[in-house]
Amino acid sequence: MTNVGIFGANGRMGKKLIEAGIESDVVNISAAFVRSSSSLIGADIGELIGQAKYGVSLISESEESVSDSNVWIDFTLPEALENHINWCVNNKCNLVIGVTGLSEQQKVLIEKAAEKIAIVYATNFSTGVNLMNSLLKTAAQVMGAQSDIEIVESHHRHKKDAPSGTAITMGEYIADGLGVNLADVAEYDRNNIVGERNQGSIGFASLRAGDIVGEHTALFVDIGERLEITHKATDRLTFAKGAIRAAAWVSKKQKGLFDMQDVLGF
Ligand SMILES: NC(=O)C1=CN([C@@H]2O[C@H](COP(=O)(O)OP(=O)(O)OC[C@H]3O[C@@H](n4cnc5c(N)ncnc54)[C@H](OP(=O)(O)O)[C@@H]3O)[C@@H](O)[C@H]2O)C=CC1
Ligand SMILES: O=C(O)C1=N[C@H](C(=O)O)C[C@H](O)C1
Repeated sequence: MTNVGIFGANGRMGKKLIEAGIESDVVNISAAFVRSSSSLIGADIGELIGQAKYGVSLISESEESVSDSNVWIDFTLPEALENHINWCVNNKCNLVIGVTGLSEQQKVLIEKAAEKIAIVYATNFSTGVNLMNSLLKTAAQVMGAQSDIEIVESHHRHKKDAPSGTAITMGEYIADGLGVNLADVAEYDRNNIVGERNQGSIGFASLRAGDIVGEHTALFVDIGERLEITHKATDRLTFAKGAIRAAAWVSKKQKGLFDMQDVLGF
């Protein structure tokens, strides 16, 4: 069994990670951090998610001598990531990262840390999205030259970053299939653009509404036909189960940077 610690245990994903960890027969949840200002410090993690007492209490992030956890999972926010990476490097723990909306500088921090510990970083931990990414590369190779490509994503009203990390990763797979750099062809904002569509661009559109868990569609639109590839997540538990699987997988690695396709084996 892999002992796993959770950063941001009281977040939407934090609670789902606890649920998936308690259900899992390959990991134990052995520690769970909340902010040092949190009124929840000391609460049991089972009770936090409305289940029976589990025997692990929420502890403050500032606590130093906590852990028999070999792997930590971070689904917090970009501003918390650097501290969490440093904590894992200093304590020689491996790390699973699901935070999106990262800057280039924060991605470099992940790469540097992966020279010392093993990290799985993915913008989406569902099996379906990771399969879809491979299908998108093929679609781009077959239809990309003659079709207009657009990516549309929809999420809940609380989401802070746009476009979603998943949408950007989808764009990267499509750009790879086309043999171009996403940065050269992405159109994230068409406000005030007058004129016809830029040929060869990949457009992005983001919707934010209600409680949508996460929906992504890539459209390949030619004259006379249109291919749409869609993934819909209906429960955050799917991401949490993927991250728990990644935690068990990465516990056996020494160092290096991996993604969810590595974990799934394709
Ligand atoms: N890769 C994937 O498969 C998925 C990725 N995500 C990503 O995960 C992230 C979290 O999403 P979600 O759970 O909805 O967000 P929430 O806002 O519900 O949770 C964020 C958590 O981070 C904590 N946090 C925020 N800032 C800090 C800080 N400075 N220091 C310490 N802790 C902090 C919050 O603590 P507090 O409660 O005290 O505010 C909270 O527990 C997002 O980036 C999202 O895009 C989401 C789903 C799937
Ligand atoms: O914030 C979310 O909720 C989600 N974020 C991830 C992203 O930005 O792609 C993954 C998933 O779509 C849910």
